Amino acid sequence: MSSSTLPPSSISVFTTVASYREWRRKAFEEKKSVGYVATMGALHEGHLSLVRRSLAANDLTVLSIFVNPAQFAPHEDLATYPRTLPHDLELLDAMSLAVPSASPAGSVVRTPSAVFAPTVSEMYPAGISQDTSEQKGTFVEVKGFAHQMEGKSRPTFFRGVATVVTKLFNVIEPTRTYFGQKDIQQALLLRRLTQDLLLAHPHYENLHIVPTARDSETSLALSSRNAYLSVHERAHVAPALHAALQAAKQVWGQHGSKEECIRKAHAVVEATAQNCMGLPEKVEVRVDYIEMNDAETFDVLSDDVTKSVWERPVILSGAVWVGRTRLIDNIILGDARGLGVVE
Ligand SMILES: Nc1ncnc2c1ncn2[C@@H]1O[C@H](COP(=O)(O)OP(=O)(O)OP(=O)(O)O)[C@@H](O)[C@H]1O
Ligand SMILES: CC(C)(CO)[C@@H](O)C(=O)[O-]
Ligand code: BAL
Repeated sequence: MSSSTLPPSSISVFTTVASYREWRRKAFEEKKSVGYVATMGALHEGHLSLVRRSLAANDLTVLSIFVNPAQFAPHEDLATYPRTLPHDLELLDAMSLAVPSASPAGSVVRTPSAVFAPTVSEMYPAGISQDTSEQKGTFVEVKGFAHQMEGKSRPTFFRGVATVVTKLFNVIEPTRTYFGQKDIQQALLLRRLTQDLLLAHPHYENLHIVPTARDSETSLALSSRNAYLSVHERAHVAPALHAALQAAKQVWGQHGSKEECIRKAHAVVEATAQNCMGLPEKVEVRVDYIEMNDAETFDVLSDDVTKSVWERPVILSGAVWVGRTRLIDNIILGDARGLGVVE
């Protein structure tokens, strides 16, 4: 999209690496901190909660908006993924946060400063195929952390994410960065990448994980892909995933085994699926996975493990198909602060 078709905005929009770097150089010279939120656009309140965290802690806040082909398998929804840049900029333009300061007024008002919205060829000058067997050049893998949970269902996903985020960190050079708990495996894997690659911008301790923003009535995790849901699916079917995880959490709290927790979660989704059968709008509901993994190693917990013997934080996560939409969600059991999750 050319900049002439975008709404008037006080936010600088950079589409090239070179133009962004010029802006970043000035921020370095002025010793200003830069907070960074990586997105694929179609912004919603979940993204904005990350932006607010960044505004609160940094002089300047940058978002990237880039739908990364490398993280979509050939059969996935790259072509239909919602792209709403003008609306995204309107949402960002309307944001402001008063932050306490030493100024005579006692506070300063911060707003998002810049958006980096590159083309695919800007990010992948040598081209990019979604078919990994055809790819050539440099890719980033976080070994041992990309094959469980989401990685089991989407085997090439995290390679695509790790590669593009390494490139984005290299361009944006953030002081601090913010990722959502909704994509918990992604956030923890990127924290690990940042640590393993000895990055300074950002240092891994400055990669913060922000709790999942939810629909206030149904607790459905906000997600750009919710745009694919019908009104009925959104209100009555999609919330089953969070309800299932909550039910499993309750069983865990009562010292049930992992197997019992997972069985309970499946039963909640199954009950929703049964309810849908009798309705005029037929919706197929299918569990992709519901699992419990150690939050540091991502190892799958054994079936017989209970809360009494497992003292480390656990990721209770799942993915469910609601019609043609694949939704994910998770709850962390135990203390999440050591993982970089902010309160
Ligand atoms: N409900 C949410 N609460 C907190 N963070 C979120 C939420 N939804 C997305 N994010 C975070 O926003 C960042 C950008 O995510 P992305 O642009 O893929 O949006 P998304 O809603 O997760 O989209 P998708 O539907 O493709 O999963 C990620 O760090 C993601 O975890
Ligand atoms: C981190 C990310 C922007 C990489 O493309 C994407 O996976 C997302 O939006 O969560
Ligand atoms: N929010 C993660 C991006 C993806 O599913 O492709």
